[in-house]
Amino acid sequence: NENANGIGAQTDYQIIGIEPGAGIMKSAHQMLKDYGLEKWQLVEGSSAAMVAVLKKAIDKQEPIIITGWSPHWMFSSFDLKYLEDPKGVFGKAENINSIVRKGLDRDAPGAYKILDQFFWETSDMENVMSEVEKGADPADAAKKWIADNPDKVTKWTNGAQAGKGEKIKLVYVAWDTEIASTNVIAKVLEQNGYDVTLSQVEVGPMFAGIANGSADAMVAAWLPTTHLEYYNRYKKDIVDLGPNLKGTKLGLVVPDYVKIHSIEELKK
Ligand SMILES: C[SH](C)CC(=O)O
Repeated sequence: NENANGIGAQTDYQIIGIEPGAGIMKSAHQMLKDYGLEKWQLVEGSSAAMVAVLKKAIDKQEPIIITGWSPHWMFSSFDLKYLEDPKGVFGKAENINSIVRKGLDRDAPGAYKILDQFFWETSDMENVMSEVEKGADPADAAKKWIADNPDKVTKWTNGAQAGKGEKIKLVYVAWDTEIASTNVIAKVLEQNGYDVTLSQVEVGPMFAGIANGSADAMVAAWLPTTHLEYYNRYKKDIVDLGPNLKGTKLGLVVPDYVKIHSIEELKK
């Protein structure tokens, strides 16, 4: 039976997602089950591909449903809204935590302290994300933000002994949020005497790399809900430094012109 509101036929019963390992995709698969959406299909792809498809749909004012999260520059570029999630499948407001390998405090105490003190607001992250969206190289956008926010950066480096060229390997997933945060903290570590490399990986290898010590740190753990499975798998082998950002949100997102308001309406 067709949706009374027609959204299923208008979107071929497809929800546009990102890479399969992402926590939001696990939550979205659970959402299809919990809301009884057998006719709907979750399309796997990548964060960049999802945004490209969103832009095309909006240009043509066509209905589209994506897996979305905040902070994200797309909310300032497009008129978007989250669908209500009365069953709470996507969890409540979350944090993004910084996680480091065991022994980093011994091997690079200054870097450990900077990573431990790293904390910023969603507006700071969105500032860097929108520079990158406008075409800035992420490392340049990071350098500009650091130069514009010396007071915030001083809070991170306060009391940290300078590095002596020790190598620090940061791992991250190519979500716009983590491209921004990882480039900012990399630049701050570099400016404080460390030789930093950034390695873009998928979610599983990001946690595994910290746990097996092949990577030193990441600032990309969405907790307590989205990355819980990965966190529980590796928690005895990693050091959780707590949030570097508070107040994230995840769920199904549609352009304002799509006249549905809740995930429950996908069933009707
Ligand atoms: C896509 S969110 C930034 C994180 C996740 O879903 O794993």
